[in-house]
Amino acid sequence: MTAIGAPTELEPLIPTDLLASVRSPDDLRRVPPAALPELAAQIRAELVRQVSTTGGHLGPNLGVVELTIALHRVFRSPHDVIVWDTGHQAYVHKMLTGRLDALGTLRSAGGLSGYPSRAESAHDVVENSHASTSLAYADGLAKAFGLTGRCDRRVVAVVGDGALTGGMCWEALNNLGAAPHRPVVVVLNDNGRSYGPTAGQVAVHLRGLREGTAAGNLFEDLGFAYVGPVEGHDSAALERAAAALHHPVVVHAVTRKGAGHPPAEADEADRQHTVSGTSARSPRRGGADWTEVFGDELARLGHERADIVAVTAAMLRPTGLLRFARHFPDRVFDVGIAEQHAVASAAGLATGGLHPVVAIYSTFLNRAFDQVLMDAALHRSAITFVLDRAGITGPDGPSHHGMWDVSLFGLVPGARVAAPRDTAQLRALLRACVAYGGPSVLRFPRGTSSAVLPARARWGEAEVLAGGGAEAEVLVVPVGPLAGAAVEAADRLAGHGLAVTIVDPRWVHPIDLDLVAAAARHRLVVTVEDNAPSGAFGETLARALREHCGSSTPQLRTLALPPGRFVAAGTREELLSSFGLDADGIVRAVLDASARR
Ligand SMILES: Cc1ncc(C[n+]2csc(CCOP(=O)(O)OP(=O)(O)O)c2C)c(N)n1
Ligand SMILES: CC(=O)[C@@H](O)[C@H](O)COP(=O)(O)O
Ligand SMILES: [Mg+2]
Repeated sequence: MTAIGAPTELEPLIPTDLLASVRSPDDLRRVPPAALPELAAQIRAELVRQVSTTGGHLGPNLGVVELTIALHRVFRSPHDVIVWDTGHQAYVHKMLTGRLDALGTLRSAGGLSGYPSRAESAHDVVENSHASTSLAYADGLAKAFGLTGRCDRRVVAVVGDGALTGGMCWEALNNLGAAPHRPVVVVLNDNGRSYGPTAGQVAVHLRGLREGTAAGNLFEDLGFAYVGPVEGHDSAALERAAAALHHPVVVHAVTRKGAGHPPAEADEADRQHTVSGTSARSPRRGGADWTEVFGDELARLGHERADIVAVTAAMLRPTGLLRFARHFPDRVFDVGIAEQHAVASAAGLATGGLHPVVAIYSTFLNRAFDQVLMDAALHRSAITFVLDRAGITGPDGPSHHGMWDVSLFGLVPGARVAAPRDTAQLRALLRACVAYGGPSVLRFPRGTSSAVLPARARWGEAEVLAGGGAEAEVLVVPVGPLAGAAVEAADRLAGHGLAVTIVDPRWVHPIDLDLVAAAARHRLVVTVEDNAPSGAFGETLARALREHCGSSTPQLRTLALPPGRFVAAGTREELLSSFGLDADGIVRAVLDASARR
């Protein structure tokens, strides 16, 4: 008679540190099936423990624990290739491929990336955190393996229901379904949510498939075998579903974002899509949150102008549109993760007589540049693009820094680009943008603003923040919120006997000719901007000074993000400082240039 609770000879002894013993997919495959639920529980506990400190995508990763276990038990990564769409849900993948001990360094400078990273592991393929690209990679990989005699290597793409609202997915499905001889496995991780509930008719179709009420099956119509809906938290069921199928297949896994962690499951807003860690590597300064102030001012504008509508690409709350949506539910459009559609449909809204405000993180608008150029600017559409997360964002790393928008929009004929230095300017410049009869851009960074920086004079559209007297030989021109560091630098340079004027251009494109004329009167001009240098403000001013002054241009230093490279993860503050885009860096640049006179 065995005591209640004691393990019987049939029940394997499950070590309390089972997770610690899984250092590779081979180790994982040695775990007895009966122990998998315990392993999943230990993974969840470690995710909550670590990510609550580091910050990151807790909800998405809690939702793919069993799915990731099943994939790494059925497929032989890295011989078989598993591509994670967006990659924000790859922490479990990292834990099971030898990086468990490094999880505490997640999203920090020199630590584990918050997305797959080829430098970290051969198991990682796509580092880009921009959604909806995984199926295209899978198509390319399958073609490459087919042409190079490596058809034994399976290709698996894990794509979320949100990412599936991105047009690139359907471009890829069009190609994958046409190649029955290339058996790509598409694992649809369907939790019904992007941040909030996934928008659009694709989500309705998926619900129909989940509930057995769909009139047809889009995937089968496109040439795929369809396996599902599969219980996405049942490892055994998932393993059976993903077993080798020699045909392109869509495995429809139904999961729950935040599964197993009550605070995440109860989070109606976004199931703890992203949690800020207690380590708070980015200390919140005083000042107001950029995104909140934008949302407040837009709601005010919405009351004043009935023609103003808002467009989001599946990020209503993160881009600050929630307040506007609550006041004007019929005037806000969530188009799904579909930035190109967002811009082209905004051009339609403008053509129809409305003024769309398209709120998109700077880095995500990159993919809609053609629509900005040819659908918005070519028609001089009055559209305002509000680019949150402009410049260095921080922990999300290379594919999230919004470090090219000034360069890109500087190419767009008729576009005006504004960079507010503080939240008072954010309100004023938003109003100026929506009053402009063409494409306008308002860019600001992630996080909180400094205190309001008052102006003491104006030079055209530009505002003088410090100095401004005829005695000043040095002019520093900071773009946007870098004005705070410039004002601090001016104070310190006075201690070196240097009279410095600080002027905020406010509009980055087109450049203000009054500012150019004023700059020409200085011995040394230093520009400071949170963007890549090519085609940005510094280069624009240099060209304007040459045209204005001929050969007698002032000495010019253009401080910007490093040219020709991506920027790794870190905190915004430490990264800006590392590139000399803080008060210390400005002081160094002015003193160095002055010493070289
Ligand atoms: C092009 C692009 N736009 C927006 C985002 C921001 N974003 C990150 S994850 C996410 C939601 C993804 O939803 P889904 O694919 O269903 O994955 P889940 O989080 O539900 O696992 C969004 C909109 C992005 N990464 N890429
Ligand atoms: C994965 C993704 O693209 C976003 O969730 C990203 O993490 C943005 O995070 P923040 O909103 O914290 O800048
Ligand atoms: Mg989802």
